[in-house]
Amino acid sequence: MKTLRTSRHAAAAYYPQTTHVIPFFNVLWAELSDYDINIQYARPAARNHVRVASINYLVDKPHKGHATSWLERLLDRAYGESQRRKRIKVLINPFGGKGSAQKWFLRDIEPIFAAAKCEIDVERTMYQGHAVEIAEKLDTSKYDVVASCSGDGLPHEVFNGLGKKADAAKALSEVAVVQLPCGTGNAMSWNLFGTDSTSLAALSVVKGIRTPLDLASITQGNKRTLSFLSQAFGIVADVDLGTEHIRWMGSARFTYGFLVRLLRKTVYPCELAAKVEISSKPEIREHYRRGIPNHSPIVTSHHDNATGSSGLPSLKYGEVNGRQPDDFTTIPGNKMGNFYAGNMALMAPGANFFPATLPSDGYLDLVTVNGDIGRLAAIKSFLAVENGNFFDMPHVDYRKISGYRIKPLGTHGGYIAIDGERIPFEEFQAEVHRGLGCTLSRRGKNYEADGVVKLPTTS
Ligand SMILES: Nc1ncnc2c1ncn2[C@@H]1O[C@H](COP(=O)(O)OP(=O)(O)OP(=O)(O)O)[C@@H](O)[C@H]1O
Repeated sequence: MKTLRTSRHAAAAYYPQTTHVIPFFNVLWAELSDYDINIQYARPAARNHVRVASINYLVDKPHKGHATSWLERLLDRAYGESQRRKRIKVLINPFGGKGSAQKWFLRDIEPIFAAAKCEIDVERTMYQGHAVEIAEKLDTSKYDVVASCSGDGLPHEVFNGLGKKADAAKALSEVAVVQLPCGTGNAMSWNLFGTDSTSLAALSVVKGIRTPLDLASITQGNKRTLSFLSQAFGIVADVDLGTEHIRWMGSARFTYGFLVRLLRKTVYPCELAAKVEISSKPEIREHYRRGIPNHSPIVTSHHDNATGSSGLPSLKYGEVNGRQPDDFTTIPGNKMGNFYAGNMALMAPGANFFPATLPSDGYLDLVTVNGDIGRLAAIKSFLAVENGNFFDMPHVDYRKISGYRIKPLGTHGGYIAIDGERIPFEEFQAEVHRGLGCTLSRRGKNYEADGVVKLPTTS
């Protein structure tokens, strides 16, 4: 049963509609006072928005014992394996969402957390990189979740701040990092909660299930950072970061940027080598099938990360400055058009570049497409991202990898994006740490995106 049906006996005369259907997922809290039961829930207020509502029922004294056990059962059904009364550190980027993040927090998010009896502690980020410092100093014993009212930039900083702690691996696995979508890029919320609605994301945090998340270490020069979402070089990074001058176009700048580059057959030469774990599309499909709910899980333990001196797991493939591991195989990069490594499926709404990703299978999904393919094939591949056929396009190479090294060649001043943020246009190396991080998701196992195998329906 997915819903709660209740009747207003006493008030029936005043309410023509006497039955309320409330999905268990929307029940935020329920309690008994001296004389009544009070149920707080998230009521749909528009197609993409919920608002806190409540309903009360009088309870006669002799029935209080029954009511108490009924309420406990209701909360069991409403929360399932999700933790109740989460302790949440909320970070607000005051510039997120063109300056609306604070307003959206007060209007859409805080009332839902309050109704669900979550403990919250709110802090505004004051400058770039502030979230790294906050997360580094966070007393992780006091919080279950760090939730950023922002785009994807703040969660990236939070993972990296936790990664700077002396006990980084422990902190990263204990504190769930989530996003309350208030930025321009809200990929994290789309993947984990299936929405960019602030109120629906808040409800998903309340009901979210702890989910181990792979993180990748990126070494460049002497720096090591963590990536939770993606690494891009080639057309995607170029369009994402290199079209700022035509921001006035709104989201059309991406379509325009892609088309111009595809028609010019732009190539982004590089040297590339990777530790390829699964290289054929049928095998990737089978791997995905085994990883989705109701099938035996691929991940049994998410802690195969022996920590090094920094508190983060030691790097089994070493750093970019060291020798390239012998088991890395060369992937031709002289005609690279798109190098895109992803840890989540959707990079934007409708942009399901990585339909075979799983949160903690220990692999990055690597997409490579040559830049010199015919214009028609290139445009078909581009359109296939939105219509869900991208994975099967013949020009799209798709691999599961556990590490890689890439060296951009040619033009200085090109673009490399890690989780959407620009890094220097220099060689770097990446290595996946299986389930090093933790987040919350609606299903506890896979992303809110169409996969390469149809999912069984979940209750
Ligand atoms: N008070 C602040 N002043 C300046 N920069 C900030 C402040 N708070 C956060 N930032 C920076 O803003 C950047 C963007 O963060 P955010 O997570 O909102 O991602 P975004 O999707 O790029 O959002 P948007 O484009 O809406 O700003 C991050 O680099 C972060 O360090």
